[in-house]
Amino acid sequence: MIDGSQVQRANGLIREFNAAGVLAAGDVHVALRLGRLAGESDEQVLLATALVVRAVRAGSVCLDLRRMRDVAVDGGDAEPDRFDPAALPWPSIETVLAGLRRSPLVQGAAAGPLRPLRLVQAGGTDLLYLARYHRQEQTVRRILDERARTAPMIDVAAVETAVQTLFPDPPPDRQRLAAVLAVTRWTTLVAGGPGTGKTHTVARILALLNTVEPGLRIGLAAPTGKAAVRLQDEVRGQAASLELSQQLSAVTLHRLLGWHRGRARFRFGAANRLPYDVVVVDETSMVSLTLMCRLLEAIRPDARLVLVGDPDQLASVEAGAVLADLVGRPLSAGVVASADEPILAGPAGADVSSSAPTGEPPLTADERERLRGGIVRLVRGRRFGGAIADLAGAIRDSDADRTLALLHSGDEQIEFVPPGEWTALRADVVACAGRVRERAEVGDAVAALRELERHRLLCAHRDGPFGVGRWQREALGWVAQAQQERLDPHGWYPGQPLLVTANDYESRIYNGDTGVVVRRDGALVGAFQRGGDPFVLHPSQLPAVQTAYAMTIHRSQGSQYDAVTVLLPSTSSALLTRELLYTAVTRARHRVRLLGTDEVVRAAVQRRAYRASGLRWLPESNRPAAESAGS
Ligand SMILES: Nc1ncnc2c1ncn2[C@@H]1O[C@H](COP(=O)(O)OP(=O)(O)OP(=O)(O)O)[C@@H](O)[C@H]1O
Repeated sequence: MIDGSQVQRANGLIREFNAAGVLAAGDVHVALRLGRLAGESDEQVLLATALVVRAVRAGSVCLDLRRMRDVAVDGGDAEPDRFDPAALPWPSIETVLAGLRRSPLVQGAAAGPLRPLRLVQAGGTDLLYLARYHRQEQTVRRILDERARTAPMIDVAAVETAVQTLFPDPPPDRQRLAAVLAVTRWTTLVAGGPGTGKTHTVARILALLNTVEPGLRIGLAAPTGKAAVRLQDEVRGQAASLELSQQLSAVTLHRLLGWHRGRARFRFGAANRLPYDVVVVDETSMVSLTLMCRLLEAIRPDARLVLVGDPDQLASVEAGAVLADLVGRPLSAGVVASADEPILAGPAGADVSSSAPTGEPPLTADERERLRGGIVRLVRGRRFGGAIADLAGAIRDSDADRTLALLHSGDEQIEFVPPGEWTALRADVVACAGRVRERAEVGDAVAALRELERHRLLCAHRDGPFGVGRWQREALGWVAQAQQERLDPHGWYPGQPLLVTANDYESRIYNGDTGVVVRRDGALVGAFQRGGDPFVLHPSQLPAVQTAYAMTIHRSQGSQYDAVTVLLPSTSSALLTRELLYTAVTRARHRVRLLGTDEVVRAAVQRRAYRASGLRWLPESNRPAAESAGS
């Protein structure tokens, strides 16, 4: 978010871009400081330096110089149409490139070791990196390519037998392919939308490994505490039927890597590898480049890594969309021919090129190619069918006409109403809060939590007319009026929906957890979902929490609700993208309601959350002429 403040010391272009709100004060300060240290005063180079800092802040790993003008300035919908970036005096890319190629910031300064920028050609464009992110990207690429050059030794016959037992569906069953890859490769990527059976497959992958190589040490992790709890609950839920240990636990990636408050570095890394033989990471779409780099450095080369997630969802808050990049990148030339080819093909005579009777579509040539790289995408929805899955598919395929046709189809699972039409939303919020309250009053935490999942109000922004802040107040007012009581969002009352905003490892409460206040033995307690039994805490023990009748789509990632209402922002919102709409719609199990216009939906479906990175292109070593001077 632009902080709006202006830097007095800035001159020339950088000052103008700062005044227009494209550059935040922090972007300008970093660029000016680096320029001073390296002896660089070219205003176009300094502008590019500030823009790369800005790009990282906005989630990109680098600045795509050919798209540097594609800046969106977002006032959280509060100040749409604040300014037109096209009106700024943008320098030509050729001038910027020429300046960068001779700049001490890229070439290195004679005075010292400082070389904070890297300039790289990839994918037909020029990418400008802060050196740190370039290093991390190179590390991720190098380690993954090294891991793809060898494969675990396996007993093919034993794997084949175990696979048949655990995956009885006829080929082509992509869950089965995922499991075969996970056993026969050091690195496997299992992609798939919600309800395609990713977690189901993870549990079976662990069972398969347990059968063919008993005694492997398993590490389960996810980027957030909430996602880790969910992974653990779901794996444990299947443990008994799969003869897996009930003791398997999942932790956050930070915990897995040995993060400690006050310590700058993780305990585990290249010099002190993780003790696990298998590491499974769920919700990998939320993993940033920096964290992926640390994870790969910490994993032993002879340990299996299974990365699971939905590459079409919103990416991590920090820089990088690593999962989407890895799923989409061309295969490295060095991929080993693995012993899994016959098992991947299925039983002798199996036909993987036509649909299975289960409805599983045939494997495409591209999918077969990706399997060689250890990548599989689960495509068959196992949870919700029908209109919501179709809608999610249309959004994912960027098909605005089909998306709008589905929204206007009158299907009972989908409601599409104008922005100001919130009568039905109000009725849902009030009804849901009433049922939660009823259960909370009698101390039934399980039922109160279940009722809380019946409906969720989601917003793109935190602030502004379509933001969580406003709609939280609005919903609280509706509920208070319906319950004929003054509800204090800063106190405690039965039925109060809670959202945790910080991790508290001691209390086992994590950022993003949702819970509810219930009455127990005359006192009020906060209840949070943990497997079958809710986890109950006295309010005074709760870390940072908010009353949450509404939440951002970002925060809802990794959760699903029976019904979801999504308040779409205006077309001028920088957050309005295909990934945002897809993530919002796929939070719904049975019913989704969108408040917005055709124009807004069309804009969302056609706009990608662009995250510049070099990871999705061929390695630079394969493109000898590609790298520009100084990189
Ligand atoms: N092969 C299968 N046979 C029977 N049931 C399955 C199979 N695969 C998945 N399921 C069921 O489908 C539902 C969705 O599966 P699962 O939770 O594993 O999906 P997911 O991709 O992890 O979803 P999410 O992304 O929402 O976590 C679960 O109830 C699961 O038990």
